[in-house]
Amino acid sequence: MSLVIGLTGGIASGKSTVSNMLKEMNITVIDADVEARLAVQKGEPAYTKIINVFSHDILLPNEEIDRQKLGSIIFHDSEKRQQLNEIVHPEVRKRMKRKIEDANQNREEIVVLDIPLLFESKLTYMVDKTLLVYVDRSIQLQRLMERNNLSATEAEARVNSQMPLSEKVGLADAVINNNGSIQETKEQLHEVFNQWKINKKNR
Ligand SMILES: CC(C)(COP(=O)(O)OP(=O)(O)OC[C@H]1O[C@@H](n2cnc3c(N)ncnc32)[C@H](O)[C@@H]1O)[C@@H](O)C(=O)NCCC(=O)NCCS
Ligand SMILES: Nc1ncnc2c1ncn2[C@@H]1O[C@H](COP(=O)(O)OP(=O)(O)OP(=O)(O)O)[C@@H](O)[C@H]1O
Repeated sequence: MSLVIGLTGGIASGKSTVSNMLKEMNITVIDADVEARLAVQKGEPAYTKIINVFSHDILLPNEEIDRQKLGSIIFHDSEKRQQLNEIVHPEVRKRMKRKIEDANQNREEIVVLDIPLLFESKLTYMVDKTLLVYVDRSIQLQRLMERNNLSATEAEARVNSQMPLSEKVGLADAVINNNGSIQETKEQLHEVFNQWKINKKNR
């Protein structure tokens, strides 16, 4: 069986940055955001359910979901967010489980699940170890505003829709502090792997 590592953090905390480092080590990374995007494409069961709840107003002219519009609704309304989560999350779990099975069949030693809402959605049962990418809230907001070209209000709404990273620190098996440089983050990742005695060939 593959060792399953749950990589988590918050929005713009640096999960993709760390997951790219893992991919460079030839480790398979299953990204919940990617699976969530696939699960809501036109023709998928979640697509119809989303329209039933949010109406045709959230569609683009090409009939795909307007993610910006849906985001502007759910990041400001916890009830609507809950409704969307109830539609999308079971599909994401199914898709990730299938991919873990593939990794097992391919006899991969390690597989990483990149799940932003690992703790919020109580998905730790799916993984053997949890690795948190932490940043201070002020840096998180700054990087989010820059990356997504968001106002402070929009960035805060997104950050506030998740469990504070300071709380997640107490729940994770290991923490990488991503306040510093990318190189410092890489060094911490290798340190965690040493602690966990992960030293796969080619690494
Ligand atoms: C609201 C949507 C349409 C916005 O799409 P958009 O392309 O702008 O953002 P993207 O999907 O890349 O998500 C960016 C980040 O937002 C955060 N986020 C997304 N959904 C949620 C949510 N329901 N609650 C809290 N944070 C969330 C995560 O940190 C994620 O990494 C989209 O995020 C979505 O469908 N969310 C519901 C599914 C979900 O929970 N996905 C997160 C992982 S399963
Ligand atoms: N150590 C760092 N120093 C400077 N910038 C960084 C650092 N780590 C990440 N960034 C930048 O911060 C932004 C967020 O990082 P990243 O995309 O890795 O976060 P994420 O957790 O995957 O976000 P999301 O889940 O929202 O997609 C990106 O623009 C990235 O280039």
